[in-house]
Amino acid sequence: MSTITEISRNIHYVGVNDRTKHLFEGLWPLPLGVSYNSYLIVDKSVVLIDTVDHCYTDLFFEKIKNILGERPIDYLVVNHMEPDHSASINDLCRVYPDIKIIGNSKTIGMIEGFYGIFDKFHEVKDGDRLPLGEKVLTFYMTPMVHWPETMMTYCEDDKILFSGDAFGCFGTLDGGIIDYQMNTEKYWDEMFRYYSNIVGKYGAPVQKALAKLSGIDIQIICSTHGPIWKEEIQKVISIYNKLSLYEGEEGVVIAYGSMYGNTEKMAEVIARELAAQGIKNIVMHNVSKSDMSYILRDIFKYKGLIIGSPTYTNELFPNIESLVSKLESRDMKNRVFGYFGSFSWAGAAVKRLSSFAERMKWDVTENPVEMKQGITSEKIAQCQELAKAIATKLKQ
Ligand SMILES: Cc1cc2nc3c(=O)[nH]c(=O)nc-3n(C[C@H](O)[C@H](O)[C@H](O)COP(=O)(O)O)c2cc1C
Repeated sequence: MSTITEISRNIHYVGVNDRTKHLFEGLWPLPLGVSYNSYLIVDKSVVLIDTVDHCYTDLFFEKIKNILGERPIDYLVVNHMEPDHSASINDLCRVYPDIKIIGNSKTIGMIEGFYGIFDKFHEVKDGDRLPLGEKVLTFYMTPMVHWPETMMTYCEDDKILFSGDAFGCFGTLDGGIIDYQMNTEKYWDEMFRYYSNIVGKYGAPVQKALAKLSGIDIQIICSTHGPIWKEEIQKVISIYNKLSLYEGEEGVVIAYGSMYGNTEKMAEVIARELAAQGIKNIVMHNVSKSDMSYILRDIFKYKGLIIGSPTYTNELFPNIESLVSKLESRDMKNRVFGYFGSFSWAGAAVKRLSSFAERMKWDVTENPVEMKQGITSEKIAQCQELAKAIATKLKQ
């Protein structure tokens, strides 16, 4: 039996690394790749927790067989049905025809719909327990973190929470699997990005899940993406808590669109003045160059947000339009907000940003700047006033 994969007594890591895919969910860049984590518990009963992306099914089975040999798997726990974790279910049922699939009623409906499997189910409800021999699993329903069927599985004996996508991040596991085996530095920004891109809309369900888990003694978190958390558990839970409360650190994101540089000049003046006011974390994103994934990450990270847009066919600049719709769909909360824009003959961008600000119910500065054509000393002064107002609000 392999010990190199063992993360706790008789619990093995059987996940895989994806260094091939460019975009997660067809949308979010993967410069550091991503891991699909799966875990095998070998007790009197053998249990597999989640599967992996279909591109890696062969490698996945190889890893399982290295540990089990010809011994069959008795149960598959499906904590989350997103295909990067569930896509190997059909193959698993072919190789292990007597396997029972553990999920809640919503999971079961989805497995029927996605994979045409209509039997083999062992349905669980919140708090249900499954004895495996020595170890016992308990199932916690955590709906909408970030699909309706999402649940988590707790192994009391090892104090391990198998958390599904929660507490996950982008980035492959390059040698180390558990946090103390690696330098975790590269994963923190990827955790912000993962949360803001994928889970961001579901702050309230994440808070509910955190409250439900708060009474449980968790020593190890095994998520479906990224490192296994042991030493850094408190930091990881605190990041998820802050992000789901939409709490931002002191700092400002300036996200602007600019075709010919006029709106960008306004952004530069604002950034310079923010720095003069003592704001040290200033992140500027030209929305035509920065990928939306990183802009969202930084907006979730910092409390201050300033958006600038030229008027474009009587609308917002298209990439700014896309950004504001993503913020609305994530129901982004608690931001200190300022905005500015430009036009040449009939301005629309500032009006659109003004109604966006109203809809978001943020703390908005009352001095947006609207510029016709080129920058003037009057507009420079107004941009500086906007920056001062943001800095003042951030320091309150
Ligand atoms: C395709 C296109 C559409 C535009 N539509 C409008 C418009 O509807 N109303 C307007 O006043 N200006 C419009 N403009 C002018 C720009 O808003 C204006 O020149 C602005 O200063 C551009 O900012 P920039 O230099 O940061 O790109 C348009 C410009 C372009 C290139």
